[in-house]
Amino acid sequence: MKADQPTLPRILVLASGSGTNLQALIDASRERDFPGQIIAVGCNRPNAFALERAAQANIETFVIDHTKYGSREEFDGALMAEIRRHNPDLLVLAGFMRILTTDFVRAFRGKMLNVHPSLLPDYTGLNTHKRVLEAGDKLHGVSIHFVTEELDGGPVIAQAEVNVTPDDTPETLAEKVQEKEHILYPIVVRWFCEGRIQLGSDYVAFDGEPIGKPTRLPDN
Ligand SMILES: Nc1nc2c(c(=O)[nH]1)N[C@@H](CN(C=O)c1ccc(C(=O)N[C@@H](CCC(=O)O)C(=O)O)cc1)CN2
Ligand SMILES: NCC(=O)N[C@@H]1O[C@H](COP(=O)([O-])[O-])[C@@H](O)[C@H]1O
Repeated sequence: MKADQPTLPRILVLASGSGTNLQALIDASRERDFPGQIIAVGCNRPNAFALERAAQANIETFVIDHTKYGSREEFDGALMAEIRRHNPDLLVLAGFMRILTTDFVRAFRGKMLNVHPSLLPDYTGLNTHKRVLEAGDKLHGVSIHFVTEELDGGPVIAQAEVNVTPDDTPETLAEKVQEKEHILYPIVVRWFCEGRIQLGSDYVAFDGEPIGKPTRLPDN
């Protein structure tokens, strides 16, 4: 890891599970020209393997266990206080499996990204791979978006397509989608750290210009 770089944008990653997207970001951040630094990783589950990945990369970790709180508001309040202690410039949700309250989202509006396993606005929520197969769709993919109060409804920055084949299962589709996630997310985080993307009232600006449609990478 680069020594603590006081001038580079400070990235805090939130995860709940395996952390393969976190790993992709850790690997990208090791590139000499990467314009950001991951300063901490937080999880809501004490057994999340993402914590092990962070520890292996000498990145500070914390756990705010959502099962220990009486309400979503109390959990979010504790999480917000811990995050603020780290003073991040960017919050990256990387498989973070908690719906965040309006107060939380407003506190970090414009500096919180999420990776969602579908071509939004289709298939918000959970179990997207299974739902895509049940619908008989031939195209699936991943979206990187700003997080807003509306679940998975924030302005989409970039997408990558995945072709669905007849022999696909939710598991094989998840693997295909995650391969694209691991490529796309570091690119978008780099754009944010370079100051190239901003959240407008209900749109994304890229290099200062509102984008009509998200950048979409085809499956090839
Ligand atoms: N206010 C917002 N919060 C979150 C957003 C968002 O856009 N706005 N994105 C999600 C990420 N996400 C899908 O990409 C997602 C995560 C979790 C859930 C969900 O239903 N969670 C349940 C618990 C599920 C579990 O523990 O396995 C819950 O919170 O009750 C839906 C979508 C992150 N938050
Ligand atoms: N709705 C949120 C959601 O389903 N997010 C998905 O969870 C996985 C986390 O994997 P990881 O922990 O290995 O990065 C990723 O595929 C991400 O798209």
